[in-house]
Amino acid sequence: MRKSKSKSKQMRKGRHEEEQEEISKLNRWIDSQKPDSGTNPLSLPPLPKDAPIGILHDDKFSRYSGATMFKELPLSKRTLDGLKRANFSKMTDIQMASLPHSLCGRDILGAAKTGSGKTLAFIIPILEKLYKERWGPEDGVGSIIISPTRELAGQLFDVLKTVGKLHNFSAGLLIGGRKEVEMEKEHVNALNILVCTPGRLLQHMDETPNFDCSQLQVLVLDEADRILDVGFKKTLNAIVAQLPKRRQTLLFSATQTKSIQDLARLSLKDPEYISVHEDAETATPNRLQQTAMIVPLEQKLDMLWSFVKAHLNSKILVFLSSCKQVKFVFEAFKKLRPGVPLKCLHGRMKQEKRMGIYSQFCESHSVLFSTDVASRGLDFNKAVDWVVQVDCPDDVASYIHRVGRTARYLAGGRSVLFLMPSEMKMLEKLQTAKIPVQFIKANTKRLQPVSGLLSALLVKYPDMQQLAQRAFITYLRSIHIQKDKEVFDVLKLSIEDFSASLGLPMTPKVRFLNQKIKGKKVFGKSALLESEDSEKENDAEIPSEKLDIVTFKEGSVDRLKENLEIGDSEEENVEKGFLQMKDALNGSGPKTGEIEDLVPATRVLKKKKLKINIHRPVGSRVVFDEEGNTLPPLARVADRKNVDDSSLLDQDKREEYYKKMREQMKHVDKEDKVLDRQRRREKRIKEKMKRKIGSMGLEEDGEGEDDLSGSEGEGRKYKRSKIYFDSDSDNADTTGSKDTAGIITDSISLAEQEALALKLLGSMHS
Ligand SMILES: Nc1ncnc2c1ncn2[C@@H]1O[C@H](COP(=O)(O)OP(=O)(O)OP(=O)(O)O)[C@@H](O)[C@H]1O
Repeated sequence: MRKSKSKSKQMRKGRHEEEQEEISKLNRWIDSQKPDSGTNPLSLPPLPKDAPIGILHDDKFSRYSGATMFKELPLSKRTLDGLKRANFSKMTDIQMASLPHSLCGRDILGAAKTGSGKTLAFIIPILEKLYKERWGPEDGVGSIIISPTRELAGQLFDVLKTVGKLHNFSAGLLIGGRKEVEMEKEHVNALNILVCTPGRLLQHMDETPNFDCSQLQVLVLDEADRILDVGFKKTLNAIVAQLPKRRQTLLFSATQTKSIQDLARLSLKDPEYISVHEDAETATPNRLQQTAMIVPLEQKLDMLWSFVKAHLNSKILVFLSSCKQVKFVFEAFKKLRPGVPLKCLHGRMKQEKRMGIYSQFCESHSVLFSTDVASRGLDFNKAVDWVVQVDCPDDVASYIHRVGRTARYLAGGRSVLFLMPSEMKMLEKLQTAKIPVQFIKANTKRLQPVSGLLSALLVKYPDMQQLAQRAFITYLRSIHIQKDKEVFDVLKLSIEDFSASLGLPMTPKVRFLNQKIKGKKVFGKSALLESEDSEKENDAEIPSEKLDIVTFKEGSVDRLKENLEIGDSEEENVEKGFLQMKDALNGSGPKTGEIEDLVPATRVLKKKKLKINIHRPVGSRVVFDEEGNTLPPLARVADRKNVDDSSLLDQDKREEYYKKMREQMKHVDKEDKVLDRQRRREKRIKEKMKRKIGSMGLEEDGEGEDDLSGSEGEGRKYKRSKIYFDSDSDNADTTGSKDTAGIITDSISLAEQEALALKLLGSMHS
């Protein structure tokens, strides 16, 4: 027993010495062959094919700048074996260009096309740095990787686990909200590498006792431009303020920030600017075939439906502008059964479901409807065949990231962008940004219209009406708040047709547009309904999350903790920041000076929900069901026993039916108005009456309680009158004598009041 103990102690000692020797060799290799600062390793000739690698002679080492294979780099055996196991042997351009610099500890500002392997370009330097520093559990947080979205953080964590499998570090995926964060707090101090979203990281910095990043060695911002932009500004500033200045910082993105201010915020030290595709002919992957076509707003769903039907064997990622759009299109298409599995992904889904959808979409061929939550960084395992942008991206960068979900690494891919006639300026912008988009004419002959089917669906499934209405409103809002007015102009949209294309029988009223177009008849004849969607995209429920912590042990991955439920709603808050920012820039929201305050940061600000009954069009009666819920007009119709659904599928009958319904609504509306007018008139009369009574010195009950205590106002001729009722008989005691409480009352009788009122009424009408 004692023998085996001392044997294993000896083995450990031997291993320790071997590692120490390896580290010393790596350090000497790195130092002796350091590329000059500002040089581009890609411009150097590759090493000759069978040239010796590593130590040559007399402590001379092989050149690693200009290396094309991972094994030619000064990397530890553990990292090299991890790469080999994952089948990574040849480097991509961004890896060749950045690793020689990052391995010698320099700060990096790296840009390369989507799908070009930026992840390994920052994971490898982290592993190497901590290994060479002999980082252990007691050393705490050595590296932090920040990602803008949870899915991307999860993906980066997976790559870290794979490549770092043979190292001894512990790592944690920290994403999500407050739920069960306590469990996370118990483990977070023992982690060496954190992969996190900004909000969650800051939450730990604020709340976790003894959370310490003072020894941080490497900070990585993936999708750096996104993390540095206004949506994360406060959060990131608060994070950076708690990090040591002496550290290595690596920033990567396909659309890199060039803002000096941004870089100053991160206190980069003489960073290496590595933009491997800057001189490339195109800003997007070469194997990506990109097309754009004109699709009027009201034809978008017809076109999307036709597209899906024509590509039933493809894996398709569809981008829409809001969660509501995604929900509606997904639900509607699902009910119409196109013949291919459909999925949806957006920031308001529960995190577990989100992760599930993400993994399912990795595995199978299907159509995924998504917001921009899936636009950055995600590398779906089985390649995406098509990226379809139904709604125009916010800007060129957003376009690049969206289409970048296909044609990754060596794979090919295709994309199509639907542009409305008013958005043609976007095409120009893309072309100026070296994005080779081919403009094609839509083949309308093969268009399969779905709006008729959608109308029928809305009748058959009452819940769909709300979805459609919300999709309608949020889409218009998304256009309204866009910053780039050259591309996005809500006033150019024919919203009545849009509404009809969603299957809505009437065009909902949009208050923010109403204000905008005062006096300008842009939307045709329809009186718009008062149903502005109060439930914004970002009012997310707090989704639950999983905490993944992993310890890298020699030859094994030991999960410390799995499936702990925690939660966050960070992306929604970031989106919220963007929305508010856009509002501010448009002058429709807070002013520039207030922008700072709008940016969500440490705290998740719960948005106040407006209580607007979106089911209730103006002039219609609100009808309640048995549980007290209001029923939208179509739901009431659908509930009626005598409505034959099948008859509604017939186009003519349906139209006739809608016509009848509209007339009915108009009629009810008229009645409502008459009633309302009557009520107002009565109110006016009553008020006049009160005034007359007042001017005669008689006051109504309930006013000026103090008068009874004797504090009479100056010039007041009469004491306040009060009418007392006998609780038994309900008769007014109008005797003017002492009541039971001994108060003298100067009262007039009801009969007198009525007579007076009649007199006044008579005088008003004469
Ligand atoms: N050296 C390599 N050899 C083979 N495959 C690689 C190599 N490096 C990366 N890959 C693969 O290329 C794909 C894209 O890599 P990665 O996700 O790192 O791209 P990215 O540049 O970060 O993209 P994005 O800008 O969209 O975030 C991944 O599937 C990854 O496994």
